[in-house]
Order: sequence, then structure tokens, then C-alpha cells
Amino acid sequence: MVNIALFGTSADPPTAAHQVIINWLSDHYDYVAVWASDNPFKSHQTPLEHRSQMLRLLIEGIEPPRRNVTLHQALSSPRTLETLEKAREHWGDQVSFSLVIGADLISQMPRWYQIDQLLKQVELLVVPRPGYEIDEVGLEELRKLGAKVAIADLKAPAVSSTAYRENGDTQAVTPPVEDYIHREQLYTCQDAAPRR
Ligand SMILES: Nc1ncnc2c1ncn2[C@@H]1O[C@H](COP(=O)(O)OP(=O)(O)OP(=O)(O)O)[C@@H](O)[C@H]1O
Ligand SMILES: O=C(O)c1ccc[n+]([C@@H]2O[C@H](COP(=O)([O-])O)[C@@H](O)[C@H]2O)c1
Repeated sequence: MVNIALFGTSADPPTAAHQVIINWLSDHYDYVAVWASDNPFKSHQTPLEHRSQMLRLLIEGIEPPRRNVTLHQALSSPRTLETLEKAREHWGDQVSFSLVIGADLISQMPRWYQIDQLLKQVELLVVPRPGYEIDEVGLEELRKLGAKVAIADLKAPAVSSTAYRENGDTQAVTPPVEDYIHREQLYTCQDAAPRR
């Protein structure tokens, strides 16, 4: 059975942590599909097209290049169940899907669209996130909704898109993404991130 990791992100902007996660997934799965999406629980500062372009740059910046990682922007949907339907149309039924989330999303996930339908069709891979406990009560709730949970043996850096948007944390983004942000004059309405 081919194992496919599905990793969706708001990518507003995509961060060095997303890159570390993608690298790890590349080592542990046959294939890694990544996309930028809108999140129904958030407002986004940058149009989806820019977020998708930045995610492309993040993936292209991986050294050495990972042949099993692809930006599959066509999978994008605010509802991950719809993403999974598109993935099934693309890859068929003879593959297994692991849906990748950071530990911060454990408590939010029960509110996702038709979450029980989603969880019965994927394995859930939880990536530990600095500053967030692995919420065992939340995991139990997800298991009751049908989740099969695995925890990734991975330490992602303590960076976030919010830290870039709000504080211009340049450690949060990779140089090609930062260059794109400056070229396209993104994230300028609040305090612009200083150039490094
Ligand atoms: N540093 C990190 N460690 C572990 N998981 C992470 C980390 N950053 C993001 N993730 C996970 O990657 C996915 C996409 O994250 P997202 O694009 O929301 O980044 P974010 O930094 O949390 O964004 P924001 O600050 O805008 O909420 C989510 O499942 C999130 O939990
Ligand atoms: O399906 C849902 O209802 C749903 C609700 C919230 C978030 N998601 C997805 O979860 C992924 C991670 O979101 P984010 O904002 O934490 O990067 C992204 O692909 C979102 O589209 C999906």
C-alpha cells in the first residue's frame, strides 16, 4: 500500500517549521502532498494565490530536493473532507492517507466540517509543537470520533506565521519566502518586517 501524507496549511506565510515538517514527512512517507488553503476559523492577511506561491518557494528551497514532495494546490479547500475527496479522485482507493496536523489543532478538530466522516478515512498524524501539550483529553475525544492517531517523532522549531505577521520574526521564514514577501509588498499594513 502506498502511504501518502496530506499536509494543508494556511501558509500566511509558510514558515521554517512547515519546511521541517515537510522534510520529516518526506523521509517517512512514499509521497507528501502539500497545499495552501483558507481556514474557515481564521481571516487571512494575504490572498490565497500569494500563499500558494510562497509555499511553492518553501518546497523548492528544500536541499537536497525531495522528489516525493509536491505542492498539490488543486487539493485546496477550507474543508479538509473536500480535500480528501479530491485526493481520492486523484489517487484512488488503493492508497492510505495520513492527515498531518500540529498539536495545537487537537482541541479544534472536533469542530471541523463532518469530522467523523474525515477521521474514519485517514490516519491522523500529530506533530508535537513547542508550547503546546499533546492534549490527551482532546486526543481521546478525537478517538471517540473515529480517529486512529499517531504522534510524529519530530521536533519542529518554535516559530509561527503569527510571529512573522505580528512581530516580523524573520527566523520564522526562509530567505526565498522573505524575498517574495518584500518583492510583492505583503504584510505591510501592520508593521513591516525589517529586512535581515
Ligand atoms: N512550529 C510548529 N510545530 C508543529 N506544528 C506546526 C508548527 N507550525 C505549524 N504547525 C502545524 O502546521 C499546520 C499549518 O499551520 P499554520 O499554517 O496554521 O501555521 P501557524 O504558524 O500555526 O499559523 P498562524 O500563526 O497563522 O495560526 C497546522 O497543522 C499546524 O498545527
Ligand atoms: O475541514 C475543516 O472544517 C477545517 C477547519 C479548520 C482548518 N482546516 C484545515 O486545516 C489545515 C490547517 O489549517 P491552519 O490554518 O492551521 O494552517 C488547513 O488545510 C485548513 O484548511 C479544515
